Amino acid sequence: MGTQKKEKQRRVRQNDTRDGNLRVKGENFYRDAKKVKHLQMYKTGRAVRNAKGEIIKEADLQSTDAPTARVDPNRKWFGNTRVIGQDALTHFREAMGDKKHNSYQVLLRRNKLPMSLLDEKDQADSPTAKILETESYEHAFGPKQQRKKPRNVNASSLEELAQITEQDSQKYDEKQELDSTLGLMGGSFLDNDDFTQAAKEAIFHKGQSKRIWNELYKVIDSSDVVIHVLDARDPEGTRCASVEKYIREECPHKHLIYVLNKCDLIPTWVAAAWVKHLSKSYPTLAFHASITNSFGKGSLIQLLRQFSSLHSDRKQISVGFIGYPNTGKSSIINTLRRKKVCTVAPIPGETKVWQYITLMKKIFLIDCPGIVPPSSKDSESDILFRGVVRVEHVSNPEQYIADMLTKCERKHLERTYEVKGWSRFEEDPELLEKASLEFIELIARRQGRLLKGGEPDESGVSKQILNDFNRGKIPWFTAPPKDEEERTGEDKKAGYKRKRAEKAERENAKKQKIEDKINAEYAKEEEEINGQVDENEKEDKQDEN
Ligand SMILES: Nc1nc2c(ncn2[C@@H]2O[C@H](COP(=O)(O)OP(=O)(O)OP(=O)(O)O)[C@@H](O)[C@H]2O)c(=O)[nH]1
Repeated sequence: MGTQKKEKQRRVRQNDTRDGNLRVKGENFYRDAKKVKHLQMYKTGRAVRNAKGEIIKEADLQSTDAPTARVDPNRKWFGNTRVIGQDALTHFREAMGDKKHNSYQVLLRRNKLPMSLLDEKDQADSPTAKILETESYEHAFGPKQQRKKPRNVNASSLEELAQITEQDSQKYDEKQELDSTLGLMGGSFLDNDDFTQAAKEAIFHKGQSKRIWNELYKVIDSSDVVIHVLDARDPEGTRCASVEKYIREECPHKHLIYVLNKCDLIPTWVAAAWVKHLSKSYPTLAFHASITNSFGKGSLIQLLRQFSSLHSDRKQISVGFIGYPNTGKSSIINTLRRKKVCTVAPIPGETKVWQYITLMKKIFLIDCPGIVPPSSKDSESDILFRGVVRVEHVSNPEQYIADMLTKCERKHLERTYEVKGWSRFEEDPELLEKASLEFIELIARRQGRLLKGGEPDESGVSKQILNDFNRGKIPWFTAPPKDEEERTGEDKKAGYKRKRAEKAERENAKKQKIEDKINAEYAKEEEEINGQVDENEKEDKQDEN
């Protein structure tokens, strides 16, 4: 083999004039270091065997001694994922927990906050977590286990099981109601729940059709602020609890507020008590819709402006108006726009499809058809008196007059229709039926609405009475909850008492002043008289001397 010198000579001899490192024969002549290392690897990778082929020394990778290895955790592994430390998480939960459920506070940029961390699922809720409370470990998992699927156990006693079953069925009913409200069940809940429901006339299902609910979804989906319009005369009756629940659970980032419309039809203290009561759930405004003589318009516009400035990153915000038919949604929009932009009528179902109206450059309003959440608890007369049904389509309207008589006060009916003398059912409830017929007849005779043969037009008059009731001609309202009423009543009473006391005090002070004046005059006169008497006595003595 040649040496370095020989290699040089060979190059000269063969006219190989290339530059660069010369390959030196020997270890590195044919293989470079990398190649050699690679080849060495194959040698070490094999087990050493004896003549019989048994392994005497295992290969590196065949070793059964597990190497101790620990991987140091590093946040960078998570790449773009945002991570939060335990302390920061606790702080976040404490700071946000209360605010999240407060409808008077607004969380901005919710999509930038890890909101899902707030709703930590309670592990204790799962039946598996409680298994060892109800059964001993030995019986649940040990050799004496008797149950095939112990994780399904949820109750320790029969009573508890019965209670849980009841709760489950209640939850199921609620879900069914919500599903049917949302149109998911195609109204099957209504059909199979209660036979009275099934017996209800078709017109009493107004506002419950799938088409109307689809319109509602469109409005809710497109709105940033949802205004739930309530009739001030019956706010609880015209509240759609299932829709509120849907908004709270499915789209908590939307702002929900109540507007108590038609406040002109109820006394101020009732409106104040209702506003106080409803404000506990959501911000509430009292309103009277009228283009020329409205109430609450300024506050509502102010509130919408505030919502719009909260979402200053958006080009515009949309405000959806939802609620029972005939509560005045379209009227409120007309009031805000100060002109007739939506059709308004004293009949329910006037608004058929949703429509967009521009209030100002940054605020759009959306009118929605009236909706009625289906409920098995509402009777036909409940639905009728909420103004949901067109009275002209009701058959035998006289059957509802008795209910109306119990709702309204006698003096109001007497004043409205200028009639008197129907039976006093207040003292004997059995007279109610008779009283309602007498009431209809009295009005029919007074207004001359008689049929052939002088018979009163009962059906026509009853429809007119029901229409008058729904349009607010007959004074009526549902009383606010007892505590509010009492407190407002108490406030009022305390106010009256204080005023009376102040007045009495003022009068007493006045009297005292007069008395003091009189007493002072008396004292002066007495002094004068006494002075004169003394002088007379002196003169008499002088005369005697
Ligand atoms: N007294 C009084 N009547 C009102 C008020 N607001 C609305 N109304 C009347 O209520 C009736 C119904 O008003 P609409 O605005 O058509 O009601 P709506 O909620 O849009 O009704 P739908 O189209 O069925 O959804 C109309 O006759 C209005 O004049 C109010 O504040 N006071």
